[in-house]
Amino acid sequence: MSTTVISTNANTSKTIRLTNGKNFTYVSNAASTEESIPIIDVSRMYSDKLADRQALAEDIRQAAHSIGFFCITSHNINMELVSDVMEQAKGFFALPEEKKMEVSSELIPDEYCGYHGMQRYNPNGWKYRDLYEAFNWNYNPAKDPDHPDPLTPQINLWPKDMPEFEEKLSAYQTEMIRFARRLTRMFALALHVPEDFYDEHVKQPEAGLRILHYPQQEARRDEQNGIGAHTDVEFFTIITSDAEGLEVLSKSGHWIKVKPIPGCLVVNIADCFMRQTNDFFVSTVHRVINESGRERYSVPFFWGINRKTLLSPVPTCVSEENPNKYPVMTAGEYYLWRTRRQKRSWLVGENQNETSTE
Ligand SMILES: O=C(O)CCC(=O)C(=O)O
Ligand SMILES: [Fe+2]
Repeated sequence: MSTTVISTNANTSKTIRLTNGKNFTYVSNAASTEESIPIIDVSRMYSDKLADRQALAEDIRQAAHSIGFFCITSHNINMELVSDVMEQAKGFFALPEEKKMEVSSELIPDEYCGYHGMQRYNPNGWKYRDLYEAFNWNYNPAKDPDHPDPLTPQINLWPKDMPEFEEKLSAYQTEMIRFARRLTRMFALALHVPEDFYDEHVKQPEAGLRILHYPQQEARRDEQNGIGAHTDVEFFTIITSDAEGLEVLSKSGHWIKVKPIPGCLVVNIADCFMRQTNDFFVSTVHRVINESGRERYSVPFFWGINRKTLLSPVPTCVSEENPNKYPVMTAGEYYLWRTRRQKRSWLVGENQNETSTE
């Protein structure tokens, strides 16, 4: 089975092995709104006063350390671009299956770009495979808003006969790259290193996006998920969605339902950032179960550092008493290891006995 279910017991507590090599346990498969994730007004990232930016960074530090998820308000991201992407997503997913398969992600095994078919993966070993379909697209160096590089070709699969698809999806990507560069500076301050600590490493970033379509699920939540519990790979993810369904695992092992707030985006820490901060930032396990009664669409943006950069620990996160827990490798080596592992091991019937990077 793809992800190893190590144990289950009558109280529905379950331990699952993730593709990052770690195990996690939840106490119950039910989710509630008793706990919530922090809401952070990020307008201070645009302040020209360092003290304002540092104050924001402290809020981010607290959220990234305690739960690894937070909602952002006053971000200044043009939400019309998101509406355009949602419209394109609905058009794309409504295409006949054979049209979507023309850009199947199977055509490029070592990248995530392209179409991932409905009920393809089963990361948690449930009875039914995950009830979503997705389309991913990668960073395009030529279209970088700050550091365009026309000589490095994009690795992407764009569908034919959708005249505005690439343009609308790329417009949102450009907006998010600008925003993520600024937010990365806040994360640097949050780690008590200079604000420009990551600047060089995000000139050619990892900045892929994905559109996802989740039908309303009929099966029970202990038989099927929209997208099974997992952690993200890169530095941080910024999610927009049009319906509830996202659930986040708290440190106490309970599932928290994230209530969508109009105009707000959800930010979560991913595994490379967890590794680089020596676990100070938490890469939180999350999943989607669409019990909203309607179709759900979402658009996560996955942000990470240059594939050539070494994932060596942030100096403020290691000491003699707290040595680095992870072998150092380049971000690209880590991305590749995870891409191969997930695309293969999340397919039903394949196992994931591979060399660990822990
Ligand atoms: O659809 C969502 O809200 C989240 C999707 C997600 O977690 C992912 O694609 O990694
Ligand atoms: Fe995710």
